[in-house]
Amino acid sequence: MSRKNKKKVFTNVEVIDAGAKGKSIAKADDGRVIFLNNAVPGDIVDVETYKKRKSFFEGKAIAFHKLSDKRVEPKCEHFGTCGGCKWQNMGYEHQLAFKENEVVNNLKRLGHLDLPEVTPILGSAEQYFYRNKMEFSFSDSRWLTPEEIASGEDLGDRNALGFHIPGMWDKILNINKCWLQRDPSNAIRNEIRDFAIANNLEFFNTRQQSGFLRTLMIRTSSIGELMVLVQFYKEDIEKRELLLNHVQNTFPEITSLMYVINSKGNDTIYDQDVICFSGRDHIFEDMEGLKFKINAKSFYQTNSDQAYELYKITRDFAGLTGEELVYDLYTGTGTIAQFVAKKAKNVVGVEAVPDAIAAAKANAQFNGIENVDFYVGDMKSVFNDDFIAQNGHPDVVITDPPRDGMHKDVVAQLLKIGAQRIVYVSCNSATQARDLALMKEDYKIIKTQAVDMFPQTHHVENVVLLERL
Ligand SMILES: C[S@@+](CC[C@H](N)C(=O)[O-])C[C@H]1O[C@@H](n2cnc3c(N)ncnc32)[C@H](O)[C@@H]1O
Repeated sequence: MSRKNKKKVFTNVEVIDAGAKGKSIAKADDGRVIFLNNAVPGDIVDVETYKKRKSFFEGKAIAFHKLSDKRVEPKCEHFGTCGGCKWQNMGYEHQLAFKENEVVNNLKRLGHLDLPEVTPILGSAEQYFYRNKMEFSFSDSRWLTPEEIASGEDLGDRNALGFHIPGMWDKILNINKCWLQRDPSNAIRNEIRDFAIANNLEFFNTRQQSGFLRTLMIRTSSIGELMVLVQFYKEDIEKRELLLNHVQNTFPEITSLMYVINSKGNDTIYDQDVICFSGRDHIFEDMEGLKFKINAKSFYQTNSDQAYELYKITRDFAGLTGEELVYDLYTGTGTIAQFVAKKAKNVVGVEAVPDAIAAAKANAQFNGIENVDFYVGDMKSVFNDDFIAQNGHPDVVITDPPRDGMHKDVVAQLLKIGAQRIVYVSCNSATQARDLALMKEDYKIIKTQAVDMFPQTHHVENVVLLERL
């Protein structure tokens, strides 16, 4: 271990806050901040550090002297090993308070922004089983717990179907029950794993790039439709048919049973042919009577119920009367654009991914929406003066960029256009604060509303309404 990362122990340290990436924050006796993975604000702990930086340490709690009253018993048997629900040991009301605080702090401290009275964060009605999409990996190198290793027993095969251990690309935690996606997700995953083991179908080996079964994706929709996609590493018609026939017969409720044969180095399916084994090649999601066609590669917000709440807030902030030209920047598959279309004169959506725009156009046609136009391209190149001249001067701009926020040229163009209202939807309030700071001479923040789309995690969405000064 380098001198820089030499272990250090601090005793009786109080954990004072929750910080970035779901870590909690304690303060060492020399005033330096320590980021911890395994403690809850309010705990009093001994900490061993494993990394030293200029102004902070990273470490873990090695002894607990007092447990925080914010703690609750995690429901999931995989908590602590699985990286998925890091906050499952904290009461939901406290999770919400930390998220709300983070958003306000980022806007105030990073953006130096004047905020109106902050409305409380909107919590999710469902705190478990809220995700409509999960992806699991097959592996013949199951992650072993320290207890299993210490037992010295013969552990049998090492096949697993589950999630990557955080930070380990080749180790998979076998999942028995995941609390994020409603049934039959758990039943399908477990059945596929057990059937594959019983029939000697080989699980993937990431290091050697060998095996047969690679990944499993399950998508559900709010109207009860179900997509299952199995990714194989190589073609073996007999084994593939054996497995997929079994899945189809065991779960006749599956709307869309799909597969991919992918022999490349990584397991993303975006550049692969997706083949329909049975049923349709898509499922439908429904929002306020709008139907969204979702195929294996489509992006759709993963918490459907909270996405509806987020979109309602966005539409409400946009204050539409039916007369406005609205731009929906970073439109994805055009869900916000279509959601606001009936309250606007025209909507123009822009998005970088061609498949997403193809889906947006198909969905708009399917929904009989005629007042939307969609364009493919990188925002910073597409969103230029010619684009405005061609599509018209927007009255309202809705912008929902990825975590990195908007490119500074896009912000500059927004300032140049000077739309009356801008609704900024963000999944990263730090980059949102940075972008809003660039706009504060021209725009005033009228409302800000945080929305929790991902209970049990630190992630938080925030919607800000700006009006031109
Ligand atoms: C947070 S998602 C928003 C999706 C959509 N508004 C929704 O609610 O479903 C951000 C979107 O921005 C797109 N994107 C990322 N970088 C982009 C860029 N430079 N230009 C245009 N679109 C981009 C992504 O492909 C993604 O669809």
